Amino acid sequence: MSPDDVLAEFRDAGALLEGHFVLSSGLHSGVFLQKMAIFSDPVRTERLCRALAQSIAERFGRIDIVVSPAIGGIVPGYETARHLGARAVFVERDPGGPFSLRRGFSIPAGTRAVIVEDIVTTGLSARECLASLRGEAGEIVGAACLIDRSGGRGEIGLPLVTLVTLDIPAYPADALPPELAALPAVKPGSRLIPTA
Ligand SMILES: O=P(O)(O)OC[C@H]1O[C@H](OP(=O)(O)OP(=O)(O)O)[C@H](O)[C@@H]1O
Ligand SMILES: O=C(O)c1cc(=O)[nH]c(=O)[nH]1
Ligand SMILES: [Mg+2]
Repeated sequence: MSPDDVLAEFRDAGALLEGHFVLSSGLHSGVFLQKMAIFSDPVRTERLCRALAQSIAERFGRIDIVVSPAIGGIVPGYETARHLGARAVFVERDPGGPFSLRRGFSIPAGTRAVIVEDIVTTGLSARECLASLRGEAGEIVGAACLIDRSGGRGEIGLPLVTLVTLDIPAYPADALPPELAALPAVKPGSRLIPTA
């Protein structure tokens, strides 16, 4: 699947939104990739995650477990795991707190795991996911996402494979361009961001 094919899936699903968005990192952007417009369509999700699984297998070899940060990572993590012949687990937060593996999930000794994210903007959520797995005995060999919107600058602490790299501007709250500041801001994701 080419980068253009991937972007066409997002465009055709109505997942490319314009407005004023507060992102998980606290940065603001005029563009939001509404991944749930993809994940609510099993056929589109299957196409994208099949391609992601292929890239993961080519780059990292055998994968036993896919681990994803909730909520956005759960559906693509499961579908990508299905194509890899792997198990799918996820980390989740107490409201406002750090990620942790619960529900009896683990990364046992001798297993090879990959983190699967939906979108990478700064890499913060994938880094937090990795940090939450520090006590697990298995090996976290890499990370993957459908779209890396960081221009390749997202830092995860693992090699990252992606179907598409975009460089979409994002701004600190005190450095908004006037056309963005003029629009009301919405915060679509599940991370609680404290407001001043
Ligand atoms: O690379 P980052 O700067 O961390 O941004 C990307 C993250 O933001 C979104 O999650 P969000 O915390 O908004 O919640 P969600 O998964 O529930 O959508 C998305 O699912 C990624 O996890
Ligand atoms: O950085 C984010 O929070 C983010 C960006 C984006 O385009 N889509 C998304 O779901 N989250
Ligand atoms: Mg997320």
